[in-house]
Amino acid sequence: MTQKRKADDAATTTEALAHAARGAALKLATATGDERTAALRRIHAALKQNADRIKAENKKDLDNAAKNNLSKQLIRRLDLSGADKFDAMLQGVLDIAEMEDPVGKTSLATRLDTGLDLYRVSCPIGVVLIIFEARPEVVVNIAALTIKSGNAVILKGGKEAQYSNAILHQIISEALSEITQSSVTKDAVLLVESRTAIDTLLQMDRYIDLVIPRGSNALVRHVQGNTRIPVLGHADGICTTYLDQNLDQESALRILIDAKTTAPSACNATETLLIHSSHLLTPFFHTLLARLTLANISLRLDPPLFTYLTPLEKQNALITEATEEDFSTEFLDTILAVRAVPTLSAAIAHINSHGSHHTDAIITTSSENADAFLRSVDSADVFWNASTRFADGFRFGFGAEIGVSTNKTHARGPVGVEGLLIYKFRLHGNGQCSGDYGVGKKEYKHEKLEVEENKFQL
Ligand SMILES: NC(=O)C1=CN([C@@H]2O[C@H](COP(=O)(O)OP(=O)(O)OC[C@H]3O[C@@H](n4cnc5c(N)ncnc54)[C@H](OP(=O)(O)O)[C@@H]3O)[C@@H](O)[C@H]2O)C=CC1
Ligand SMILES: N[C@@H](CCC(=O)OP(=O)(O)O)C(=O)O
Repeated sequence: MTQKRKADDAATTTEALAHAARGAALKLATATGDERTAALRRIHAALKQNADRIKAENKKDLDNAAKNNLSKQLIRRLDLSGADKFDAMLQGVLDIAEMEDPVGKTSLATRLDTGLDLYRVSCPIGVVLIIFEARPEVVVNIAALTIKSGNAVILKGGKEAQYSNAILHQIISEALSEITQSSVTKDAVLLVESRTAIDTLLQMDRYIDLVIPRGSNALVRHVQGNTRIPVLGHADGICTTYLDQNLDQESALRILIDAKTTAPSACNATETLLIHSSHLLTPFFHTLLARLTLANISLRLDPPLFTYLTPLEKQNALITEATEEDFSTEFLDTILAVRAVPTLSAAIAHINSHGSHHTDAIITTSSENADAFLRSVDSADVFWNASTRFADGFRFGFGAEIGVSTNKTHARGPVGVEGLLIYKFRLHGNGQCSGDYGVGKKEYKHEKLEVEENKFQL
């Protein structure tokens, strides 16, 4: 078989898959809340029953990762063997299943005229293509969120997690196949494994309604540059924590260490530390350096800061000179770029020009400064006296997350079921025509209608 023929066949198979997802989405759009909840409970039971099968496949990925000398961060992401991670993944499915049904909610109701009522009602987006990193539990998180919100999904996870992704998907498929007489079908959750398949799918705007690339900036840009399908980018996190002039020092240190060390490679870890320059001549500056380096954090200091170091600090191997590039870098490691700024406005300007509009925090006892920061920083998540690591769907109470959107429309920050919904306008009339209204004719009433939020829920 020629290379071209093989490529054509692969594209045909991928197109068939996209077509199947479209069919599943059309059915799913008519599923009742109870049907979607039942599907999630079935998936939960199947994952629980098949824990050993899942862990055995996960081990293959872990063995390959060890053989290929992959980083410890990547191995930590891949590893599903710990009870905590596995149980949290299962619990997430149940939490999402038990959530109030988000589909069919009425958010606006207007009487245009007697017998002519307009309703704005939440509905699924349709088929969503989601590309994400080598973190297997994301297969389950996303499947749960998309089913709950009535969307069909095509998943593509990181290649390092191929065995784990495949088994998780297979168990979800088996569980969905076992449910008969339901509008939630097996094709509601589909999996592809190659970048070639992604390139084909990016051309399928007739079947796919939204692409969510969750990963590096390069991935998001690649997707944006190669498709006509709307893209909801979940890109890198160049997150900053700013230490303002007046603050609770101990709390600032705890927050910073949490933001940098609890998951250094996560997109919500702090990468840049900005400090108000008033701290440079105080003992707090030296405590800060000592506590951060004791926590094994490497500090890349802006060159002007070296003037303020003691001779001992200058000899600390964890303290080195930063380059300008470090202030626009996502280290994904226990490294912090550190810079002093003369004012709050300078901190805000730095974040808006160097950050990635993901998550940024201010540590301050001044509510005025906090308010100015929270209003002016142009990021999806803006926090006051809290760690950037809170930027997460689970911690926000969404059950799980698709990821953290760095887009400005249509969803921003941690994306749960609500970010997977759009709305439609339902107009209920009894024969009215638009030409009946206007100057010298009938007038619109435009009265606000009081209706139950769940009037259209199935
Ligand atoms: N905002 C958010 O919610 C999140 C963002 N991230 C960010 O992700 C990054 C870390 O993940 P990492 O795995 O290194 O990211 P990558 O962008 O390298 O990979 C992520 C996924 O994208 C795929 N991919 C990458 N390039 C292409 C392409 N050209 N065509 C098709 N598919 C492609 C990969 O496939 P393959 O494996 O086959 O190479 C993988 O499935 C960090 O920047 C982190 O901040 C991580 C988690 C959440
Ligand atoms: N938002 C979540 C996930 C972060 C995440 O996916 O990180 P990673 O895959 O390590 O880049 C959290 O805070 O744990």
